[in-house]
Amino acid sequence: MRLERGLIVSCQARADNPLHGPRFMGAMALAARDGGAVGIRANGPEDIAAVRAAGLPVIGIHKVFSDDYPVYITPDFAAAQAIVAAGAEVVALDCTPRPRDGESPAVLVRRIREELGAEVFADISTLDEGLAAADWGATYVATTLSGYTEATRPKPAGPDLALLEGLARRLSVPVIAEGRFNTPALVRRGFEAGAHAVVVGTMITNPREITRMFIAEGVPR
Ligand SMILES: CC(=O)N[C@H](C=O)[C@@H](O)[C@H](O)[C@H](O)COP(=O)(O)O
Repeated sequence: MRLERGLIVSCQARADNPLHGPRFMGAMALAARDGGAVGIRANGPEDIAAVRAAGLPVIGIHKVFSDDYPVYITPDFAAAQAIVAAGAEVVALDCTPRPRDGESPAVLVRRIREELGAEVFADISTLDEGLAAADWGATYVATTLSGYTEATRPKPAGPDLALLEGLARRLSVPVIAEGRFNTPALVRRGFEAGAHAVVVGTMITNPREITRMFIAEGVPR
């Protein structure tokens, strides 16, 4: 198991974000490391190669968007292969049963472990999806997609602590808390609910979104 108990920082910025690109995401990863993170989550081969400079385990994802199906987090084997080649030791992928254009997540989990020799981080949205992913051989199961699937909408304001607790009670693989852990107190509650590690993205690495949150609270502008 590559991921230690602790805080994992997600360093991601989409193409429309002024901080998009490996230079900025690499710097974010160094800052997160210096602040005490035990791992980095990053998107796409370029950013993954850049965040490796922090010397922490990298959970790689490869977001590939399609008009034809809803799955976008590492939707197929080629996407996984590209991020492992860029240096991800752990591959995160959508393990929901939603339609996709290719192999099932069960097959992908096996192939990523056997053919790429990488650990698998299962992004799921419900207890049943988490139990299934662990059965397929996922190394970690994470609450990442809670609030983002038909089964779990509308998205609540806070993290899905009930799902986290349920997974931690039922699974022997490490359970990771991810999604809307926006304060240190919530992160602590994640560990109390049984998380092995907690992933924080937006509130650490997305200054545009953080600024919007301040403005939304009625700040004059
Ligand atoms: C649903 C989805 O696509 N989640 C993505 C997964 O990589 C990221 O956009 C999130 O920022 C990440 O999960 C961390 O969550 P938060 O930013 O809430 O701390």
